[in-house]
Amino acid sequence: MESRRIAVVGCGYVGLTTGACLAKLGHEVSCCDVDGEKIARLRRGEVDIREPGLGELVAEGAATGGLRFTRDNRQAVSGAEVVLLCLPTPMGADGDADLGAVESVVGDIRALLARGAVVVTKSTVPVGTAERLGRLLGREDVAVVSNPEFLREGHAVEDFLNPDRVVVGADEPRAAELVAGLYSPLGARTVLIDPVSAELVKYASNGFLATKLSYVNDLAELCERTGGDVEAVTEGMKRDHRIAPSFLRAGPGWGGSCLPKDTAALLRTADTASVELPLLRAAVRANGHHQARVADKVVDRCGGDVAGARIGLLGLTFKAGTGDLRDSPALAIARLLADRGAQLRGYDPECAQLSAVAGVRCVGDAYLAAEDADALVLLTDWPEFAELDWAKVAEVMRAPVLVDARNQLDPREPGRAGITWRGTGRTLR
Ligand SMILES: NC(=O)C1=CN([C@@H]2O[C@H](COP(=O)(O)OP(=O)(O)OC[C@H]3O[C@@H](n4cnc5c(N)ncnc54)[C@H](O)[C@@H]3O)[C@@H](O)[C@H]2O)C=CC1
Ligand SMILES: O=C(O)[C@H]1O[C@H](OP(=O)(O)OP(=O)(O)OC[C@H]2O[C@@H](n3ccc(=O)[nH]c3=O)[C@H](O)[C@@H]2O)[C@H](O)[C@@H](O)[C@@H]1O
Repeated sequence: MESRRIAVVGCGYVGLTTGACLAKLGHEVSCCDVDGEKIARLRRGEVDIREPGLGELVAEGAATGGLRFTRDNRQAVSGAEVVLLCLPTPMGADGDADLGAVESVVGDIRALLARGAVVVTKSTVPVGTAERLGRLLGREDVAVVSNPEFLREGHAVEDFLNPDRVVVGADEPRAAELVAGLYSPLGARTVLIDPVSAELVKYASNGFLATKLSYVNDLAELCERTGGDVEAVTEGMKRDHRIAPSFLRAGPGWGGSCLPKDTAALLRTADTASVELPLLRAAVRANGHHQARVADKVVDRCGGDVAGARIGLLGLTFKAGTGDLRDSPALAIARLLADRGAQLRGYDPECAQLSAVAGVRCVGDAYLAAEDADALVLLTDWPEFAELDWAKVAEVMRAPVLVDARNQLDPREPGRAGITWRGTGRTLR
C-alpha cells in the first residue's frame, strides 16, 4: 500500500476514528477541528467519546508521529493528497441536511489545496453534493469523491477496520483508485460507483435499517394484541438468511444522531424529485407512534394519569454502548411523560456528570431512579440493568411497576420480587 498524506477535517465520531485508523494503516494523517479545546485534549491524548480502542489508536498515532492534531483547517489541508470531510450535516429546515459546515470549509480551503488533491465527502451528504462541491471548488485539477461511512457508534474502530464494504463514488478513475487504495490493507469488498449512487447508498442503507426496525416494532404491537411474543417471532424470522439476524430487536423506537436525520433528508430528496417513498414515510411515522406507545403504557400502568407521579427512567442515551444523547428515544419518551405532568428521575451510566436533561433529573444509580417511583421504565439496555437486585428495587419503589421497553430482562426476575413487568410485544405466559 502506498502511504498518503491525508487531512481529516472534523474530529467527531467519524473524523477521529477515520484519522486514527488511517494512521494505524500507515498513512500520514493531520486531523483538524474548529473546537480548540477538543484539539488541546487530543494533543494530550484525551479522547472524550466512548469508543473502545480509539484512545489506544490515538496514543499509538501520536507516538509514531503518523497522527497529528491542529486547530487550523488550512494548515492541515496544505500539502495533503487527500482531504476527508468528516463534518456535521445536521437536520436543517424542513428535514434537509444542513451543508453549512461542509460548504464553509470547502470555501476556505479551495485555494490552499495541493495540485491534483482529492476532496472526499465522508460526512453523510445528499445527492448532488459532490457535484455541488466541485463547482464551489472551481478547480479543474481537484476531484470530489463520495466515500460514505457506515460505522456504528460504540463500535466505531471495529467497524472501520472490518467494514462490510467500502463505497467509493467517483467520476474519475484516478481519484477512485486513490481513495479505494487508502483502505486496501483492510481487504474489504470495494464498491466503485458514480458519486450520485454512492451518496444514495448511504441514505438508502440507513433508510432500510429504519424501515426494518419500524416493521419489527409494528409486529411487536401486533403481538401484544394477539398474544404472541415478538422475541419468539423474530427468533423464527432471523433464521432465514434472506432476512438476516441483526436489526430485529423490538424496542422504544429508533433514534440517534443519524437514522432520524438521514430518513428526514432522504424524504426531502424524494420530495424534490417528486417521488413518494411511501414505505419510508410510514416507517418514520410509525417510529413516533412506537415512542408514544411506551409513554402510554406507563400512563396506563399508573391508572391513566401521571400528573404528579414519580417515574424512574433506566437509560437515557439512544442505545447502550454510547454516551450520545442526540435524538435519543429515551429523551423523546421522557418529554412525552413530562408533558403529562410526570416528575422524572433518570439514571444512565454515561450521564453521571449531568444534573438534568430534557426535564429529567439525573441521579447516580438505578436504585435512586427507582426511589419512591410509581413506575420504572427501562429505555436503554445497559448490561448493568440485567444485574439489578430486583428485591431492592421493589423495596424502594412506591408502586412496583416496570415497563421494559427493550425486552432486556427475563420477566421472571422482577416478577419474583413482586414487580409487575410489561415489555414490548411480549405476552407473559
Ligand atoms: N456518528 C456516526 O456514527 C456516524 C456519522 N456519520 C456522518 O458523519 C458526519 C459527522 O458525524 P459525527 O462524526 O457523528 O459528528 P460529530 O458532531 O461527532 O463531529 C463533527 C466534528 O466536526 C467539527 N467541526 C464542525 N465545524 C467544523 C469546521 N468548520 N471545521 C472543522 N471542524 C468542524 C466539530 O467540532 C466536531 O468535532 C455526519 O454527516 C454524520 O451523518 C456517518 C456514519 C456514522
Ligand atoms: O449513519 C450513521 O451514523 C450510522 O447510523 C447507524 O448507527 P448508530 O446511529 O450508531 O446506531 P444503531 O446501532 O444503528 O442504532 C440506531 C437505533 O436503532 C435502535 N435499534 C437498533 C437495532 C435493533 O435491533 N433494535 C433497535 O431498536 C438503537 O437502539 C438505536 O436507537 C447505522 O447502524 C450505521 O451503519 C451508520 O453508519
